[in-house]
Amino acid sequence: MRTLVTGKQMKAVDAHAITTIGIPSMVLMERAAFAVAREVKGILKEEAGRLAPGASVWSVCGTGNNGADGIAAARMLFLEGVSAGVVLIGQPEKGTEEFLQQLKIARNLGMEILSREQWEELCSQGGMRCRVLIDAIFGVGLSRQVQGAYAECIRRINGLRQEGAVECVAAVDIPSGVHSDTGQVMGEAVSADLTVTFGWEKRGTVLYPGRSLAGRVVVENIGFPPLDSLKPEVRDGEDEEEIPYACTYGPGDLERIPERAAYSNKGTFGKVLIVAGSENMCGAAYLSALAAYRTGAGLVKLLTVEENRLILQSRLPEAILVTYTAGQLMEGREEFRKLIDEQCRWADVVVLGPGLGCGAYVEYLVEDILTMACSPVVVDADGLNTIAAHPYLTSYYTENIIITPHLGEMARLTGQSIPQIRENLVETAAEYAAHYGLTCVLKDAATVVASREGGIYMNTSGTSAMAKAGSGDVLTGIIAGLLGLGMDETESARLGVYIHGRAGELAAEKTGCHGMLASDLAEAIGSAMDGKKAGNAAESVWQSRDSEEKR
Ligand SMILES: NC(=O)C1=CN([C@@H]2O[C@H](COP(=O)(O)OP(=O)(O)OC[C@H]3O[C@@H](n4cnc5c(N)ncnc54)[C@H](OP(=O)(O)O)[C@@H]3O)[C@@H](O)[C@H]2O)[C@@H](O)CC1
Ligand SMILES: Nc1ncnc2c1ncn2[C@@H]1O[C@H](COP(=O)(O)OP(=O)(O)O)[C@@H](O)[C@H]1O
Ligand SMILES: [K+]
Repeated sequence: MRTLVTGKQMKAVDAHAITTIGIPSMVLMERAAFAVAREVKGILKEEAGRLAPGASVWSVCGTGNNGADGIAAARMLFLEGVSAGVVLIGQPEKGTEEFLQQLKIARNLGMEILSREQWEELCSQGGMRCRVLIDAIFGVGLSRQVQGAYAECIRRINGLRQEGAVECVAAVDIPSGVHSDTGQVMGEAVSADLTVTFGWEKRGTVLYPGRSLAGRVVVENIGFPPLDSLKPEVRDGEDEEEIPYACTYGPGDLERIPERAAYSNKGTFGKVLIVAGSENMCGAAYLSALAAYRTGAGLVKLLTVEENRLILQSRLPEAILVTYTAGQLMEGREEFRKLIDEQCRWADVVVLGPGLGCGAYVEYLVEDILTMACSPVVVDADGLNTIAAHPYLTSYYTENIIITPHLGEMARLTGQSIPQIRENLVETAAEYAAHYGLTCVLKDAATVVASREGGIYMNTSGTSAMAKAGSGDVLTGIIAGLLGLGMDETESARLGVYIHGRAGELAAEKTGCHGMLASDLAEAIGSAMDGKKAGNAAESVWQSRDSEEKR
């Protein structure tokens, strides 16, 4: 498990380390700059292990402590014989104490220091070429939209990278212009190949679009005290509500999956009831059921419409089938309620919604399941659409409900627009979970899981190969499978999302990024749950971060 912080939390840790613990600010900064210089040197090194001749580095620096880091990193490279210079953006005389100190050192060493105007002139003459450009304009202190000269400078950096005049952009702490909490672009943002971040990963490089702009992320421990040594009021300010630290999982977290006991039978691993499918949609029911079995459930029963009987029986003979007709549900409601009650009593876990459609009878079905289920219920897709269309159904929410909306479904549930939700993924999920006291899995390219007690998980596994119909049905089945293995709602949701992404990565290795089907994803669940299987290249990056976390 790795911890993720907001900009404010990071600043609180900075302040605590400096003022309460007494670690000098310049000492922390020296370690931060050293890590940046080390990574840059790694890029500059020839295969033979020596620095490339004429290797040139420009560090583009703002006037805060991010800029100070940038100057210090350039100085370290300069002292190792690299042709490294500094570009200053903003008014140096207004810089922080540390910035002014770092600038003085660089000047005393005779380093080349350009103003923004001089740099612009160099660029317009085509004289601006370098192996590595260090982006140190803004870090976690970015406080507003980027405009004017700063925005121009960021556009210039991105232009140089695009045209190949700069081979690699290395961002200090976070790409300048990316919001450290939401990952949103604040007007303009640097597109980096590498980000060296300090202490803990920032939420903004896990959420999109910040995640795409950060490139490879290296987390460096520069000597901060552990987060749990901070009193809550130190973390977030005495007068404000405490924001929890978010977390993400890596391969080491697969150890959370319970062992499959030798002395067991199919009843030991959970009876999953999947209430899914309608006349023209049986695929969703199939994928959820297959995924639940592949995750380890002992018994999966499908409650679906009679029309799906034949196809589901032939596609997944391992599943038990109970069927109904729409007419039976509408006309013989009392009789039907008895059937539902019986099925709910049987189940250890219920899945409600995949492919249910929006027929008039679905409202009754959702109401009956929500009122009668006495075990955890995973509500997805048309289950959620029905709740959105009939808000009284939210009164049946209980603490063992997990909802798994994508942004469109969340928009219907909350009445907010999709762009609003996209910009505030964490807050939207957290507020809904806290308001209704349930677990909310808000699905996106970087899915957020908000627990009823306030915990936040942000997912870092997965691939765009999963952006295809049916992927969500597989996730529903995985979460249900984990619940069946006995994990609680929060853990099943978090680990389910992580395993789902990992299965996507493994399946895409075989099928290629475009060709993967949701059924390939479901077939890869077993391997994804095996910690010994390697993930894709992206995951190896996360693994290296994992070892940072275990320091
Ligand atoms: N010892 C330490 O503290 C350590 C700190 N560390 C490093 O410090 C970084 C945080 O430093 P920081 O707090 O000085 O903020 P930073 O990110 O440099 O930005 C602030 C500057 O930007 C300006 N500004 C903001 N938004 C703007 C906008 N839209 N448009 C224009 N200007 C804008 C703002 O101006 P102002 O708002 O004051 O007008 C101010 O000048 C952190 O990310 C890490 O790299 C590490 O070395 C570890 C030790
Ligand atoms: N670009 C992406 N990267 C990682 N995961 C993705 C991406 N696009 C979609 N996913 C995942 O795929 C699933 C899609 O779910 P959903 O939209 O409900 O699809 P469906 O309803 O067709 O099954 C979600 O779990 C989501 O997180
Ligand atoms: K930066």
